[in-house]
Amino acid sequence: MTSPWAKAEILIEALPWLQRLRGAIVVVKYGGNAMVDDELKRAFAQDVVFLKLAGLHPVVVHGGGPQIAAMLDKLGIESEFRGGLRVTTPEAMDVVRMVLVGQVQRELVGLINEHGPYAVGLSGEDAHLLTAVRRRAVVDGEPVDIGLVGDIVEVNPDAVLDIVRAGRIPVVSTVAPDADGVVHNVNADTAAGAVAVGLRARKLVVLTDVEGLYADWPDRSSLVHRIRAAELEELLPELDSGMVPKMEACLRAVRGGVPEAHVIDGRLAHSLLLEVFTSEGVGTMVLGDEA
Ligand SMILES: Nc1ncnc2c1ncn2[C@@H]1O[C@H](COP(=O)(O)OP(=O)(O)O)[C@@H](O)[C@H]1O
Ligand SMILES: CC(=O)N[C@@H](CCC(=O)OP(=O)(O)O)C(=O)O
Repeated sequence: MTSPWAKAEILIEALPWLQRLRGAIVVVKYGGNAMVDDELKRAFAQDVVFLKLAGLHPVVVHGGGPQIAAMLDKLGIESEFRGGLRVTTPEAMDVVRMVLVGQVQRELVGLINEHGPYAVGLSGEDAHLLTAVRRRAVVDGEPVDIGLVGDIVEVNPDAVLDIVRAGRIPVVSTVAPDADGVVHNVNADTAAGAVAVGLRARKLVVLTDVEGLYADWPDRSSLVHRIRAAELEELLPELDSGMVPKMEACLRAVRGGVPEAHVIDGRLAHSLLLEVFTSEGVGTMVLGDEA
């Protein structure tokens, strides 16, 4: 058993990080594949509340790919991925919105609020938070129409900042209207990168179901601990689809002024706390070129 003195050492290790990150906005992307079981989801909610009470300002951007797939399957609606993005018909879009905003977001809000009146859910549709533009997937070098899939062209951070200033924790679902008000399905990594830039976040932390970025996937000895934007840009064309939106989001964040972006293993309880409050860090850290 850990002695009380060893516990004190663990707390003291957090001291410089508490000092440095006090008041900082940290955008945390919680991927659907990291929401494996109730215990992990509870640990995630505890971590987010811990960050808030430690004086940081966490902003959660959530995914829900597997949850959307399960609902589409239940309803007998076919869905396929092209270039890492879900082909989204108007019928599928209704399901994406229902699952992300009405199911996954509500569950996360509920879990966080078990600790107090902290979480407030919102989607890209609320108070002009996100504006999307229709995007195409690139398959074998050719642009392909994949329906109502968007990329973020504008972030209006006011609503999120109002919630943060009120001492609460925004939980953002990544559906977003275009300039004509047509709602689009936005990959949650892509949205998290854009939100981190729009909020001038101090950090973007992406929780997923692997330890981090592997330079030579799936060789487990090739885990990348630290990488600069320029090196990542070179590696990007060689990556497999799951990692592509994540690493593009990290790149967008650091190139957009976010000092650091991390990809960490959301299957390990409290990996978020370890990333933020320990000196070793966990997973992969992406830094800007001049850092
Ligand atoms: N180079 C790589 N390093 C790590 N994971 C990779 C790599 N290339 C592809 N992957 C895959 O990407 C997956 C994570 O992406 P994804 O399944 O979309 O997760 P999430 O739901 O968290 O967004 C990993 O489980 C892994 O199978
Ligand atoms: C366009 C597109 O692919 N959108 C994603 C949105 C959810 C998401 O990104 O969830 P994860 O983070 O769990 O993968 C989808 O429909 O699955």
